[in-house]
Amino acid sequence: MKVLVTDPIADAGVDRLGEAGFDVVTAYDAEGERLQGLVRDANALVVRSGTQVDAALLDAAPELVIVGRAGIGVDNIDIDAATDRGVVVANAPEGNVRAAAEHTVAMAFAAARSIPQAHIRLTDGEWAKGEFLGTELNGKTLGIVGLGRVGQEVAKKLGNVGMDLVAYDPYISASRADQLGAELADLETVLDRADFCTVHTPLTPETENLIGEAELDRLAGGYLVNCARGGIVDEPALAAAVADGTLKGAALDVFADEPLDPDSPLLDVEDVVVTPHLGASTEAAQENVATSIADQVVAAIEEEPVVNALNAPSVDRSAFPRIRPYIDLAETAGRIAVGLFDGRIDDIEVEYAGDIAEEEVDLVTASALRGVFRPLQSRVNTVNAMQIAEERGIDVTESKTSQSDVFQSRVSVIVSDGEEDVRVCGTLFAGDDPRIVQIDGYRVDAIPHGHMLVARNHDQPGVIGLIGTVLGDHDINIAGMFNGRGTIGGEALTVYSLDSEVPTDVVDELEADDRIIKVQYLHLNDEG
Ligand SMILES: NC(=O)c1ccc[n+]([C@@H]2O[C@H](COP(=O)([O-])OP(=O)(O)OC[C@H]3O[C@@H](n4cnc5c(N)ncnc54)[C@H](O)[C@@H]3O)[C@@H](O)[C@H]2O)c1
Ligand SMILES: O=C(O)[C@H](O)COP(=O)(O)O
Repeated sequence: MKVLVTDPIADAGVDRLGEAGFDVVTAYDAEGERLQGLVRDANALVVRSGTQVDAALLDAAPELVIVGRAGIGVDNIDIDAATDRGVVVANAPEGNVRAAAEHTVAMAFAAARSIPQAHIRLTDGEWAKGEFLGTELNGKTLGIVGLGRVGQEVAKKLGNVGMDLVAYDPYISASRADQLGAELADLETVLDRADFCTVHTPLTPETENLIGEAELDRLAGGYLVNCARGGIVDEPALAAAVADGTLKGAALDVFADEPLDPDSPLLDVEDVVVTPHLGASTEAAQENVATSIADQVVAAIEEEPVVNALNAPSVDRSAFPRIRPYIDLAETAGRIAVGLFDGRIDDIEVEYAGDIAEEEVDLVTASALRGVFRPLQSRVNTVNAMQIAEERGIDVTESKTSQSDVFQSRVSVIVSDGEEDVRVCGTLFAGDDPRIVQIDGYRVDAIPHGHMLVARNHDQPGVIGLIGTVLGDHDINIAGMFNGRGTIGGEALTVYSLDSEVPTDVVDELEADDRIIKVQYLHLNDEG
């Protein structure tokens, strides 16, 4: 068995792989055809952020069982391509959290006190004492964008320095933020209030350029710290904002293109502090992540559970054929429930009724959670979904009843913020044909696939006609619809299956009619 290691990892990880009997090949500078040649007979590939693991590389590696990322960020790995090819992708999400948080704190202080700039002046022989008047962090407000593992650690550390904490993270519960002493707010409010803003999200289509010119304007007079991923902050806009004095300074450990181009405009701005992606570069962190990933490589090759697998469902083989269709159904129900829910999720309940209640359903529940958490880039799978709920302070309950009204089996996913909830209930027709049969108590019959529009309206004549006309005017074809209502003249809910997407202005146009209460559009094929 061969393990190819293409980015430098700690010796402890290499040793552990060797002790397990693997032939460990290290090739830290390999790229292009040489890399493709080396990976051809590899059973495992171990990388950090320096290796792009794309579909072409995976195609060149027919023996590959696992890609192990000795660290957190997996934006350099095409996980979908790996999944398509049956390759497990695993990371080491905990081992370098403290190192990344400490580096963030160091960078905030470095920017606030111009430490690198003063250092350079002094080593150049200049005692520039009068030129550096810094900013104290104590008593200032820290805005945290992304309150996950690193963000939470930074919150603890800088909270202890005496900073007020305000955070933006749509996927974290209010109770977890409370425990950290952080107030949750929308991004605009965080930027308006922050003296220092620190970014700790993954790089996803949603977070790419999340902090652009307009956002930097809101942070006017403050400092921006990014030790998460390049590409989340618009670099030319940041360079301009610091250069023209909109911001007092910035500190960056990560860049859209690494290594950073020596001609980058960021390097011309005096008050931008930079480090070459050093957040995880401590002895302890490197040892942690290298040994963690080595253990997971060994587990994957030995067909044992891979604890931080990002794409591998764990499954009891004998029960799998029976529960397999419910795994997909539950994920879809979770995806629809979260798509229809406007609040901050505090509780998720997965309810099983009928035959399915007789089965061991942990995997199905995890799949429902995967559907709910799917907007997260930190890939959620059935292995880590429950853990993610715990980390976010979200209560998960599973309930079972042998009664299932007209259906042989039903799976319902209920997401709630403690006051409001959304309940989506699905079943399988003929054993494997998934249907959504109830939304918030309204009986419907929807094939959960593609473009879906859910309209809540007053049950009055002409509403369905109106919706059909507006969709038709915008060339949106209705493939199917089901109208459910409580009482005549009360409220009704209609689900439309559509052949194409519904732009926001069409939703707005529909909602402008007094008879329509709310319209929500979901794209169920959307990975985001
Ligand atoms: N500089 C380094 O060397 C270094 C070291 C470790 C981690 N990192 C990076 O730090 C980042 C955070 O890592 P982590 O371990 O805390 O990840 P995490 O998954 O634990 O946390 C990320 C948080 O971002 C939130 N989030 C996702 N999309 C969001 C959005 N659109 N808006 C606001 N919040 C959003 C998630 O809900 C989650 O709470 C990652 O990008 C990781 O790669 C960098
Ligand atoms: O995501 C991470 O773990 C960090 O960014 C560290 O990346 P590195 O292993 O390439 O230093």
